[in-house]
Amino acid sequence: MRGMIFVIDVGNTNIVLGVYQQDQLTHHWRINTHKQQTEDEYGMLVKGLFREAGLSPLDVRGIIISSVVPSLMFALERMCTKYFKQTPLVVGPGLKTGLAIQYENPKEVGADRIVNAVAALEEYTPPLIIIDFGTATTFCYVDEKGHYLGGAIAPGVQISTEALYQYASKLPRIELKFPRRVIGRNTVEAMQAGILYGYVGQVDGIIETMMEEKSQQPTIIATGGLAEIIAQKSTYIQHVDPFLTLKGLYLLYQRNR
Ligand SMILES: Nc1ncnc2c1ncn2[C@@H]1O[C@H](COP(=O)(O)OP(=O)(O)OP(=O)(O)O)[C@@H](O)[C@H]1O
Ligand SMILES: CC(C)(CO)[C@@H](O)C(=O)NCCC(=O)O
Ligand SMILES: [K+]
Repeated sequence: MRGMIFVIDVGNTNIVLGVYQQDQLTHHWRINTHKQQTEDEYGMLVKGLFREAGLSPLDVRGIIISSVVPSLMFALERMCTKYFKQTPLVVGPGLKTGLAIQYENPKEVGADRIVNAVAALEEYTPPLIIIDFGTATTFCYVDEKGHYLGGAIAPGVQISTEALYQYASKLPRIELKFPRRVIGRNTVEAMQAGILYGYVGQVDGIIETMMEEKSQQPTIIATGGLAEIIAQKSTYIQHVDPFLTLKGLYLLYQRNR
């Protein structure tokens, strides 16, 4: 059945791919972002994922891509035309998002942040704060009128952890989970406490400061790898949606096809 919509979210660490059939996300995959990879390398990889899932690339009716890695756009667009016989929609100038972006320069906002806001607005009543725990942790504020105001960009949990390990000889690589206590009694516990409780404090602190600045009580939605873990201890995160970005891409596809 030639009815599949293929959605692709290109991040700095991972590319997340999804297939929608009859408005349902039926398949999703995560592959590493390799900034030098070619259209044929991505083509083989993606064809392999489709084959393994029993899907045919030629059953794809439409493709939409959001990317925050400009150097990969050429290879991915070529992959779509060569292996899927489709010209993809690309989130960016020219694509209708229905979102009023109040950044000084709207073109500067990461496509992933816009897509997240589109998805969140479909499900929740603004004002909203959307937090995405990816390579960077982004905080986006959508006001009561549904306008995208902007937000904050902080180093991601993985980047912070990596930096600690890289810069301090005696600090090991650790598993990112909450330790039994915040007063760690060994190096691993101490690092887990510093990173994860530190992160919860940062997240809640930024949310609080945004609420003060706007004098509003927004709904707080989180997505991305560590959303679930951080949300458990956060005072303010109310909803976790691991597929927010893919949902937003699918909505944008429907609005622009
Ligand atoms: N249960 C977990 N425990 C620890 N870390 C996790 C867990 N689940 C996900 N992660 C981390 O989150 C990351 C995935 O998060 P996400 O997909 O939001 O960001 P990313 O793909 O790394 O970033 P980007 O979207 O910028 O490429 C993984 O690389 C992993 O390090
Ligand atoms: C912040 C990241 C890296 C998060 O993926 C991405 O959204 C991005 O590159 N944004 C561009 C800068 C901005 O959004 O203001
Ligand atoms: K992501």
